[in-house]
Amino acid sequence: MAFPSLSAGQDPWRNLSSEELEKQYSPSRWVIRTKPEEVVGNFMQIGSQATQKARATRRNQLDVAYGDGEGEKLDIYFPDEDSKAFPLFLFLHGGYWQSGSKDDSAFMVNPLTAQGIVVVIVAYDIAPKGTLDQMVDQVTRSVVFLQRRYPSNEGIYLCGHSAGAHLAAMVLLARWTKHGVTPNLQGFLLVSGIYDLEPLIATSQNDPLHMTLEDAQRNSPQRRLDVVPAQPVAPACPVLVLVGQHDSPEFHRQSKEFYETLLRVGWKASFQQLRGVDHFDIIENLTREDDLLIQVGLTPTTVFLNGQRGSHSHTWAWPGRQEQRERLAVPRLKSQSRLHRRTCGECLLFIIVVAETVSHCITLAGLGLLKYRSGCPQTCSDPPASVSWGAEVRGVYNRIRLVTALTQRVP
Ligand SMILES: N[C@@H](CC(=O)c1ccccc1NC=O)C(=O)O
Repeated sequence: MAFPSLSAGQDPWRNLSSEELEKQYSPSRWVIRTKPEEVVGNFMQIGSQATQKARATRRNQLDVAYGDGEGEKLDIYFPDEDSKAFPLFLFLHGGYWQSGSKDDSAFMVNPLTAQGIVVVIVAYDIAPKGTLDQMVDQVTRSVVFLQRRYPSNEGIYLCGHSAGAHLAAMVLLARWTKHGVTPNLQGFLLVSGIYDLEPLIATSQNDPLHMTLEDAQRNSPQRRLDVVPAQPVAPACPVLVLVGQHDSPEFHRQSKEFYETLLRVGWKASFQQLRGVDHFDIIENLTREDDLLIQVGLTPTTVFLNGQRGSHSHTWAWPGRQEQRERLAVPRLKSQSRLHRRTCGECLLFIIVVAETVSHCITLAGLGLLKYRSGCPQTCSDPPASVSWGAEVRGVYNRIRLVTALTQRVP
């Protein structure tokens, strides 16, 4: 399975014809599993059904105002258990800053609330009502609002899709002192995003946005991070940059270059191209709650921390198909959580795993982030004195059926 090839050179998009540029920035035209003209409608329908289900089955607070503007509202969905300390997962929907709403974007609410995570779906004023600057300001204020509302949260994990990934990436540049509070940001999950807006100026996507060159540059995290590197909120706050195999080559290039820039300016970034998914089912799959991650035959698997094969690697055999979620959080994690509780008594183990579809016993399986709540005493002996660390889960699998993201808390 080949990924779209990336052109070399700086700003390769400048060499594209206007038709090709239009195509590169029309994600539905790269979908292979269904007709391009049906894909966006299906996506909205899946999102809307997931939202109806979430509202019917999960404790929630809808249309909570995070600002004075009419569009500055968010929906909060809670796990069953009542607690003041929980991780918060914020989702910023996509739609090229001109379509989509919180009312059809609660894809991941049921699976994540079932894991003890509070999920927040944020609305912002899409074009033509809102400008890019306003949208960036709104989503930044939504994070500030949530930090103030839930000061004892166990981490804010900001996830955005497509245009929403762009907005989430702009939050990396926020000057928190201006807002009087530094949110407890513990992770960014940027899915199929756009980080340099300049190529969009000449496409039809810009019709409702009326973005000028200055607007595009001011709102391009790719460019801004290079010029004024933001201070990472927490030195170890990880940023996952994900793109689907069937995203266009321009989307692949944008993700990869943004990931490289993040690393260059000091963020702890990871980059994954997810096999077998496109711009839309990369998010649609987040609705699945049973059979959450995988169905596997067997195999040896290795976890290695901080991307370093070797020093902290552990191997185990995958079990059969039963209890895959239980076992996914794997012997490795269980022994970590035991170890950790023994050493500090109050840590929270938090994992995000993204697995990839493979066939026939080959290849990379996924990537995980393991995080301990900040404030954890530095006494933990493994991983070495550190409050936060990342791990990659690699392996050889007979079969993995499902691509999704899982956020799991191990008590
Ligand atoms: N007209 C676009 C629609 C689109 O890009 C889109 C639709 C729903 C959610 C996210 C999208 N992309 C970026 O924000 C397309 O060609 O696919």
